[in-house]
Amino acid sequence: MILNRNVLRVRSRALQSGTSRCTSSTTHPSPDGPIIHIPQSSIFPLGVNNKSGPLFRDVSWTVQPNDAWVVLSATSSGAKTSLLQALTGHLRIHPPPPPPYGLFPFLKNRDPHEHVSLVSFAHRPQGAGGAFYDYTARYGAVREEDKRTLRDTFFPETAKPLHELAIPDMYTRPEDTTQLHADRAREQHRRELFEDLAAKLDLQRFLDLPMIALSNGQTRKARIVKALLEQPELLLLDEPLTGLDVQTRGLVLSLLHSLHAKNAPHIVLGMRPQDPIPDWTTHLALIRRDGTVHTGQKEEVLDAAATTQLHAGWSPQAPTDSGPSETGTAVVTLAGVSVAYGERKVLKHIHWSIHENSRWHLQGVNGAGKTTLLAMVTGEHPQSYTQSSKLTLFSRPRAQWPTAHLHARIGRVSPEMHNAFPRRRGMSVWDAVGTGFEGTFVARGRARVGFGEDGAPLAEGGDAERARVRRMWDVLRALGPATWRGAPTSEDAAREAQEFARRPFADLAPGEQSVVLLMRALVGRPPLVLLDEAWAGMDEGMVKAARAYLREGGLQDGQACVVVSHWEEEVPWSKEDGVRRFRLDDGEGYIE
Ligand SMILES: Nc1ncnc2c1ncn2[C@@H]1O[C@H](COP(=O)(O)OP(=O)(O)OP(=O)(O)O)[C@@H](O)[C@H]1O
Repeated sequence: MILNRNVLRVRSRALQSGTSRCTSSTTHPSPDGPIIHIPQSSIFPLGVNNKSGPLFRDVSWTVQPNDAWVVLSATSSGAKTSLLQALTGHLRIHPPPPPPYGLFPFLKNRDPHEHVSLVSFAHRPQGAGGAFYDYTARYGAVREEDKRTLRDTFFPETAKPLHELAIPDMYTRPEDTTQLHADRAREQHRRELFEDLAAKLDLQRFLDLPMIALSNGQTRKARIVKALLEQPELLLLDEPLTGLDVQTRGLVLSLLHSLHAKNAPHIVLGMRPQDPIPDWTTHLALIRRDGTVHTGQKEEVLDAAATTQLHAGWSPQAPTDSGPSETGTAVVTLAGVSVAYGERKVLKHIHWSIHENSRWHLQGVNGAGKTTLLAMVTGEHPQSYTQSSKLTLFSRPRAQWPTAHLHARIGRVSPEMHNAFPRRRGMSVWDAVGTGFEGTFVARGRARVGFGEDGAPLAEGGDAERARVRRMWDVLRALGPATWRGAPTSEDAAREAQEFARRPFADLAPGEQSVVLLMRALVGRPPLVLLDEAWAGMDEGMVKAARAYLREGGLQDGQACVVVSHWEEEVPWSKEDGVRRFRLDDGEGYIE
């Protein structure tokens, strides 16, 4: 599931050998020697010789014990992740860091596999195998097999009462007793550390909830606690703020700052160009477009980068000349919709109308109920049936719609969808985009653009099939690879769209997959488009192309759009463009 699959670790567990190591309350002794040392080197994929081009060139990077480093990429978020992976042995550094202590001088001869961890939040884990899995399971009654709690899954040892921990008995030999006492002290320490971290990230109230019931942000916080609990000496955190609300981002950053200040552990952060760089960080490693890496004091690197387009994709946009004007009928009306799981009330009497042409930013802290609310709107939530009289979708009560017909009317992108989308061999980009006409997960029809609304195959070469094929090319050209690099010629856009359309979806980089799923959401021009964390993994060029397309013609003909994001800058429209906010707060909904 979501949990461990993208926890990239040098080693799954680095148990401490004594209580003095890496605690949240003890300052780690300042090590002698740098933490990381890469002399002027190039970095290659494993198994590739030096004649092939390196991924990174001229990397001179030395991290001293009290430095707080951020790794940023001016190109793709994948490049940043790769540079961090070079530190965990997933890439080859040439010439290699010099002996006697190599890449991590501070470890001396200790095994990096035991003391260095990389935890990546940058890319979403992918669904297992090629099949689609049912991500809507969490909206229903939790089944017996899904009842494993957050505590059971991530922190099982904290469920044991202390008296069950190693206790010397009367038959134990004295030397064993010493060992058992040490074990017990260690367990006790780990438990205290866990309590401390869980309190600081406000995680306690979720510990005994079923894992499946946790929101994205709640799960991510748990993964941060889990990573810290393993007590590595060097922790590489790739995009730890992804999917976290403003308040939680503050909690996470202040916790990381306090740990880093004590060198327990040393922390290197991978961040996106649009993330605010924390004040307490001192140094930057900036991956440039040409594959060189500029390392140095934060201000110096930022000054040098000011002339590049580091933040280009995120600069505020001028309002469009004619912002969408909210007109016509309501596409969706919620008239007092509530959702509860037993005693737990997640949505309380929500009133909200989404009209044709409207643009909304759905806001709320982690766990506020945004995903749940959208699952009611898409009809995926079982409680959407029981509340049918309060939930009008496309002018009919929800219960009058077969769910499959709703899928064709709602284009959507979400973390759940991204995780669950099938990566089966044989599904090309064309096929994946083509599933958008019906909102399914299997490409159908001769031209792989779906069946007709009546459920029958489209007539071969008929108007409907040709119109869909034309629309496919429009979207593939408008959002395809040539546009990610800036204004392309129409020949470039067409040629690259053709090559892109043939590529296997499963082989694409995560950012490219995000673009394809956005194309899929838009291709059928559905009356309602829901974009939940739509930009995840995309590099700057992709984000820029996608935002420009959404603002300039990607949506029309009365289409309504709801964007879910914890970052105001990620919404393609400004207030002047007419975007409105719907905020969830403690289960209540407010229009701002
Ligand atoms: N089956 C369930 N049983 C109990 N509680 C549940 C269940 N499903 C969801 N919840 C709770 O409902 C709340 C809302 O979850 P939801 O995923 O809608 O939040 P969200 O606003 O989308 O959060 P995030 O920004 O972190 O993605 C959470 O506190 C979650 O723990």
